[in-house]
Amino acid sequence: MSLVGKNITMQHRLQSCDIAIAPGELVALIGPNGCGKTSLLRALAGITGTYDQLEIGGRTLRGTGPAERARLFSFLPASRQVDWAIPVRDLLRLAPIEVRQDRIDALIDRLELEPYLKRAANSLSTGERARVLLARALAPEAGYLLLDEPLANLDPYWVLTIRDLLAEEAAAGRAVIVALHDLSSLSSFPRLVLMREGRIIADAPRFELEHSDQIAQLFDLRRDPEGGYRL
Ligand SMILES: Nc1ncnc2c1ncn2[C@@H]1O[C@H](COP(=O)(O)OP(=O)(O)OP(=O)(O)O)[C@@H](O)[C@H]1O
Repeated sequence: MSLVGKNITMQHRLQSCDIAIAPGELVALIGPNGCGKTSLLRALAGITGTYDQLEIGGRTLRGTGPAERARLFSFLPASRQVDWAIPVRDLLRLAPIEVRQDRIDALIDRLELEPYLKRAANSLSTGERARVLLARALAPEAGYLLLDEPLANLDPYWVLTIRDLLAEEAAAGRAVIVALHDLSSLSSFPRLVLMREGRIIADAPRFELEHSDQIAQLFDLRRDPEGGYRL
């Protein structure tokens, strides 16, 4: 069932955004700094704003409790900060609902986290912490994954690995929506949502947008004859 956000408005941040995301979709949210990507992800996760503007399968999310919310949504913040010296092993289990141990083990294996399990999360490098925090966000197997820049701070091996992992999460039936800056990763995302100044200005399959000038114009860039972008 689709997660539907209707007329999502947030003062000075979002203006009347309508969006529906179905299970199995892999969506990239793109746009210049400050255009509202984080605000939209947070609104869709019900973190800011109100559940009145969200529906799943036609049912309003008004009145949902913390456990139900945790089963529905997982939000990965763009910040990689961890403020306390919690061991990685404990951080991975930290969730408002019970998390299956085999799921955690599979993520530890896939994201090669074994060497860090006894380390304090705040002692890891930024990229190491990014992998741990992504594993933590995926562990509860929420239906809708709202991930703010999950490919930031990673070396090329991990960018490609996590692009594959997100595709697998979508193939498993989860809806994955990702705020993204690196246009070279767009090919992993069948659907693109373009934002400017708090509004959704395009929402279409990637193949429709990538051959137009819309993405270049969004960032005040020009398309390169070789397929990239330039100033
Ligand atoms: N707590 C807040 N109070 C007031 N304005 C805010 C607040 N948080 C964000 N904003 C503003 O809302 C707008 C959208 O911010 P948001 O973080 O959603 O953008 P973004 O597209 O995720 O940006 P970036 O690419 O830089 O991460 C920005 O102009 C920002 O300054």
